[in-house]
Amino acid sequence: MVLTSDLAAHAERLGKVSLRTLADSGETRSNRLLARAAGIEFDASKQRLDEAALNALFKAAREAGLEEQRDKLLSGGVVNPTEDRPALHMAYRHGARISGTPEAELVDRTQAQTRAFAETVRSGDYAPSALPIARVINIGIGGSDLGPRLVADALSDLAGDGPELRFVASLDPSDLKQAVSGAEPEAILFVVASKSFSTQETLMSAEAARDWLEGHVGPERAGAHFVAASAAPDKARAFGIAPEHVFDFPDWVGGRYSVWSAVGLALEIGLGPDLFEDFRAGARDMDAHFAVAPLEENIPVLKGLIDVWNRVALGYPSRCVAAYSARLGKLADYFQQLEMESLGKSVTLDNRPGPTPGGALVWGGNGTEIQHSFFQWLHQGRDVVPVDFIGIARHFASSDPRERALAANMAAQGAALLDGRQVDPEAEPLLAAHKSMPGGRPSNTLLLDDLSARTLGALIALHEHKVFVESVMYEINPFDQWGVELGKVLTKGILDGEISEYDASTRALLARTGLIQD
Ligand SMILES: O=P(O)(O)OC[C@H]1O[C@H](O)[C@H](O)[C@@H](O)[C@@H]1O
Repeated sequence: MVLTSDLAAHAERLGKVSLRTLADSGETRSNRLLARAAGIEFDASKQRLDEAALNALFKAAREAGLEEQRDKLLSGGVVNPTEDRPALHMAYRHGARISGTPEAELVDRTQAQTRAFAETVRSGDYAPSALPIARVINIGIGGSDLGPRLVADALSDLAGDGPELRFVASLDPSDLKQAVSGAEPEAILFVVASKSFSTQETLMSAEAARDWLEGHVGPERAGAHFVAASAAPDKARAFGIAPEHVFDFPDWVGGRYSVWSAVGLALEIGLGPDLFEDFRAGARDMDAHFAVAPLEENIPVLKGLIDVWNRVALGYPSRCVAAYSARLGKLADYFQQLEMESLGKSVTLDNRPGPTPGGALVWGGNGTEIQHSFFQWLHQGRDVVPVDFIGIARHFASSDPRERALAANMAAQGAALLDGRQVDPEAEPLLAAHKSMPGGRPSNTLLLDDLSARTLGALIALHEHKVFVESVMYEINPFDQWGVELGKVLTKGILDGEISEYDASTRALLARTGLIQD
């Protein structure tokens, strides 16, 4: 989609209208900008949009073939042409229309395997060094880390008894040291999660973990403390993991979409298979909505088109994710990878320079803490950054005053960004300019009925699908990530001492610091 003259004209027109005027402009607007599905209310009534601009957006979406592309995605078409494969992570929540296919059989088989293993570990029957497993440590990075970490943080409260979950992603040895600290080595299970099973960070940490464990339980026993989730089962077996403990998934599950697959094994053990299944069911609810709801009422479509509008028509380069729940501490990080790795591209599917700048920079944190750090910049800095407020509907009427205050803070921030404030210079001649706030800053409010496994699954699936919607509008492939490769190759070159082709600055740095003798 190029920025059509139609959309550009609407953006120019609406740029001159105050956001307050738009927000106050009646029910028709809120009806079109308020939608509900799968335990989530999506309220976009603080966006710089009106009926005519919305109509133009949906027209552009239809012209871009959004409905056909959505159906292609959900029916297993090759939507990732640069890697020649479909993107069928939805099969893991049975939301895709693929029942009876070989893909469905594979999913059923591997889900039965991970469930059985999780139950054995949780029952205490899996005890390779005579102690039941009390701590599960997921070793992985990127998509093999952020999903399990987000979900563990969000749902551990609901999990009841089960092994404690910890995570190792960093090459810094202190990460592994902290993850094992306080646990009996005999009671630790390491899940090595790596789609490729060739990621340097993950393999080096897994080797270090194995060395450490061998020192405690002996080389004969250490192996049974390791299991793997991978799309390269041969490599996991070659690493020394027993074949029955290598839980595989196909390469049509992208890394940043893999939490639903065997990559969620640590969660399935720690939270229990039933809670993990609820999480998948929430995503299934959202899949069903995305598949059939008319575009105008379809939350992932509406959300995706609003993000396109803000990025392309209004030219806002970033978006802030503000999650008003301590249990969603990793949400902004998770969305950052999902969106920026998917949409950070400038070449179209048919190899042309992209007509748009691609997806936005995504960043954020937890409310209310962020109100006391970077929100100053959002209120009075020059750049306009649309904010997604993500909160819990139950908090608004909670009997706990802290939850009500959390909700009130979120609502107040949205109102302050929208309306700003004009301080009368006559009343405060010296400070009026400093105390005034421009307002006019759009936001969305996404309310989960409550933070449950089901609504969390739906929230993540909503964002997966809205990323796909954006990719159709930007004409890019959201399922590859070639940009990540170069750094990996160059790191290997440095460690192998092959640096003659490097620039003088880098060579001098390496010589000065002693990594390489120039
Ligand atoms: O799961 P792995 O193969 O170890 O990959 C881990 C991560 O690293 C890669 O470089 C990609 O950028 C990510 O999408 C991926 O999730």
